[in-house]
Amino acid sequence: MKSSSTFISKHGGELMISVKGLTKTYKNGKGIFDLTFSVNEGEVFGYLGPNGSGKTTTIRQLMGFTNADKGTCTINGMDTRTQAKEIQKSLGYLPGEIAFFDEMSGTQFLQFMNDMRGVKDNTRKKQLIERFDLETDRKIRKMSKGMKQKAGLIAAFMHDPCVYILDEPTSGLDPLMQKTFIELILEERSRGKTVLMSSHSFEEIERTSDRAGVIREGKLVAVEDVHSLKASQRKAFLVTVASPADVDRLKVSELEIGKITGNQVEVYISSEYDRFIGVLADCHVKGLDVISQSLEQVFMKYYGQEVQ
Ligand SMILES: Nc1ncnc2c1ncn2[C@@H]1O[C@H](COP(=O)(O)OP(=O)(O)OP(=O)(O)O)[C@@H](O)[C@H]1O
Repeated sequence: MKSSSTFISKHGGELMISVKGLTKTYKNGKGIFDLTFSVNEGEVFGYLGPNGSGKTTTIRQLMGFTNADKGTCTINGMDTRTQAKEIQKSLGYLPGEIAFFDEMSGTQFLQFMNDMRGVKDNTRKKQLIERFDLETDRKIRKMSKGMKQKAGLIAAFMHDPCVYILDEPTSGLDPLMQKTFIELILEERSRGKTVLMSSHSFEEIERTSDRAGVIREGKLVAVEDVHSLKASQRKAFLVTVASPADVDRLKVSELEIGKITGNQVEVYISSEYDRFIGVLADCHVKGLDVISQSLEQVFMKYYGQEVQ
């Protein structure tokens, strides 16, 4: 079995993935523009962005599938375009859309992948099949989206690579399997593996990643430490009060007030919890709910820009 030890960093545990000035423009003018970021060895890097922002395009460049107009990508110091074969030996890749070998069963597909990679030891494959509870007898064609995703994840992880590039890994997985995936990433992180994964889920990135890059309309708008990103997140509350007088108390409280519908008031809090609780104590509060915010909403506040 080819283990991660065959792929020792040439950078003394530093830079594992490097993207410099990467530009790929499609004929329609969409694409990715002048992207520069890097992922250190042993780091989990979350790649976030709304639909169509350029995440898959970046990942496809990292996999060496197409030529860039400008810029370079390297993994462990090797050029992803010219040395793709060498890189792929120690890379676990999960594509965004899994289109594979419909007529094969799960067992045949996974064996085929191991054979292609020259992996003889099936121990890790078996462990992953059990962990992700995959019905391997079923033909790929007859698998649900979630089952195909699990097969794709097992294929990406089973040769114990030292770098993972995962395009929306939890897409289609049920909550239990999402949890299994997150646990696996945390284990791999503790084993010093490097991960770049794209996601729409702030929570998933928050739980797994050290840093996150945010892409919008093909441009990298930030690369942040995940904990700072989290700290910048406002909490939205829906307060239901007893009377219009209570609504007025909230309105004059100097708290950030959103939509008001009858006796229901949206309040946005960054750090002013004491003031919020003080104002609530003066009101007759009939309900208090946290309004969950989408990733896009978090971005909107964080960057002070409208997300389209
Ligand atoms: N082959 C292509 N030809 C033309 N335009 C393309 C092509 N592939 C992607 N695009 C466009 O480039 C932009 C970036 O697409 P990409 O698939 O990289 O986004 P994404 O961030 O992965 O989106 P999602 O979250 O929806 O998967 C989009 O506007 C998309 O429509």
